[in-house]
Amino acid sequence: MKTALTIAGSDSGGGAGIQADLKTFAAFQVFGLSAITAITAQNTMGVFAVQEVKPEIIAAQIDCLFEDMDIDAVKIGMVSDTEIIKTISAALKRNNAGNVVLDPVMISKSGYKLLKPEAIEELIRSLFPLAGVLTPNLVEAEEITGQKIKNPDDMQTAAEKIHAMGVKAVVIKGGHLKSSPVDVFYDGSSFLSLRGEFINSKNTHGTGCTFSSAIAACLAQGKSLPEAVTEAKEYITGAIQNSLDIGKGVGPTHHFYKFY
Ligand SMILES: Nc1ncnc2c1ncn2[C@@H]1O[C@H](COP(=O)(O)OP(=O)(O)OP(=O)(O)O)[C@@H](O)[C@H]1O
Ligand SMILES: Cc1ncc(COP(=O)(O)O)c(N)n1
Repeated sequence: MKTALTIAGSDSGGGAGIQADLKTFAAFQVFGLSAITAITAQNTMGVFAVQEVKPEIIAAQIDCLFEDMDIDAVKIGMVSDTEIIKTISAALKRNNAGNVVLDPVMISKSGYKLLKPEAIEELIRSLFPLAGVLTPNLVEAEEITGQKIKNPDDMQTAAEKIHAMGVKAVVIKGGHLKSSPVDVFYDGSSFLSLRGEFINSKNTHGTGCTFSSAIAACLAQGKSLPEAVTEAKEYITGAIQNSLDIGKGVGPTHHFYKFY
């Protein structure tokens, strides 16, 4: 069985973070591994407290997994601060990690800062060069490029800018677009538009985490990057279409809609 590692924060509410990532890996029948960067006290209404994990414990989680197993893909989510970013970068380099999907998580849907703003520069410096693909949403892509993004044309310009910053490929997610949610993929040579119908659901907690983990699962299975992003888009669309009315706020997507 293929394996995928998620390096991310824990969401006690189970809709985003490590929990969403592991459920997604399982849905793709990929064996999931985890290195927890932070523990959040979180539910469908918001994030109430965060405890970052000590950098040496994060490094120990990553190192012991690579020592023991072949890891076919890595997904990175919430990384909190500069020290944690440096730790992850060094650990991935010394373990020669491949198929790295970097989701530059900055702010939760409920508005909580999951990355310290001063850490964005370090994220670009130490993790962008390791990423096989970066998956920012519109707000994150605006933050990274310093440009406003309002439509698919702006997304293409931003994708070129981000590619020039040293990532091999990028998918800018259009879930926050006013029109239908098209995602724009660019690998330095060609663009791919991942089109989707707008699904009118309030339960979209963890859509970004789920999408990036689905890409990692597909890469672990040996699919090409264009195949992986296309399949991940189909999967997240189904997961939102079948999303779950759990909790009083923004509920989770249904990771196992193909099974039950
Ligand atoms: N209402 C929706 N209808 C259809 N597709 C959607 C909808 N919302 C998000 N998506 C899709 O879900 C994926 C994740 O995009 P989104 O822009 O929501 O990421 P995100 O903001 O990082 O998510 P989050 O931070 O909530 O985890 C993309 O493929 C996007 O097009
Ligand atoms: C641990 C963790 N990682 C990522 C997110 C982003 O997900 P969302 O934007 O849906 O709140 C989150 N809320 N918590």
